Amino acid sequence: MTSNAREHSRTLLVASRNAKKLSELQRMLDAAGIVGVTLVSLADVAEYPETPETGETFEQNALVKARDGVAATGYACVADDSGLEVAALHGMPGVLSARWSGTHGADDANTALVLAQLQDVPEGRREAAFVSACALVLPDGSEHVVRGTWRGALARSARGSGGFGYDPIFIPVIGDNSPYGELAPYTAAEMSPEEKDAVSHRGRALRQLLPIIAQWVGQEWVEQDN
Ligand SMILES: O=P(O)(O)OP(=O)(O)OP(=O)(O)OC[C@H]1O[C@@H](n2cnc3c(O)ncnc32)[C@H](O)[C@@H]1O
Ligand SMILES: [Mg+2]
Repeated sequence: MTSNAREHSRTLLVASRNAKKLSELQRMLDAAGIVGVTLVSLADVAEYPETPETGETFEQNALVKARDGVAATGYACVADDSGLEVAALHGMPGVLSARWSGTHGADDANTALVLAQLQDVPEGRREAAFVSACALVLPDGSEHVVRGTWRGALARSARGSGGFGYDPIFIPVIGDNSPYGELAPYTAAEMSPEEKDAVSHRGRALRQLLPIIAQWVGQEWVEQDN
């Protein structure tokens, strides 16, 4: 970055305790050639009270997290609320995904519980989708909320060590992301970060925010091909 670019760089707080989410947004900005943004995490700012994530929708939770961030720091703020919706569980764990087994962020226990709950559900009825709502709140008070969905089905056992959360049991649909699409021969945890960004729920959500972020930093936006 040139000193000129750094002078004009704007700070964007990523209001998340999940370091993987911050790296995803950084990769996305880099891939889109947006250079005028410096991402900071919750670890970089003074601690502030965070509203519990008890909303009924991903959108409500994401917006509350982003508003809290702006109110506490004065920085622009982006937040994600995401989760896994399992058809055979009537859309659960949904907004409860992070604490499905009773312990927040216990990925292995959450994954094991979903697998156990799906034990008797046959192939063909194991559809699931990852959903991400991302909220961007700018210091002028303007608010943008977007959603991305990634369809797939649940595996019978965990496979792969990449990603986080439910990735080892999520088999993505390849191709058009329709519920009837062909299933991949791999789980999300067996994809490279870049492969996952290109198709994931959060990738699809964050890409909708990129033109707004580019405009906010005064950078010309060139439509991406993906
Ligand atoms: O709230 P913050 O601090 O951002 O971090 P978090 O991990 O608690 O995130 P959420 O409240 O949005 O909960 C989302 C949960 O859904 C799951 N999840 C979300 N995105 C995922 C992904 O890309 N791959 C696998 N699991 C994911 C995972 O279990 C997360 O803990
Ligand atoms: Mg959370």
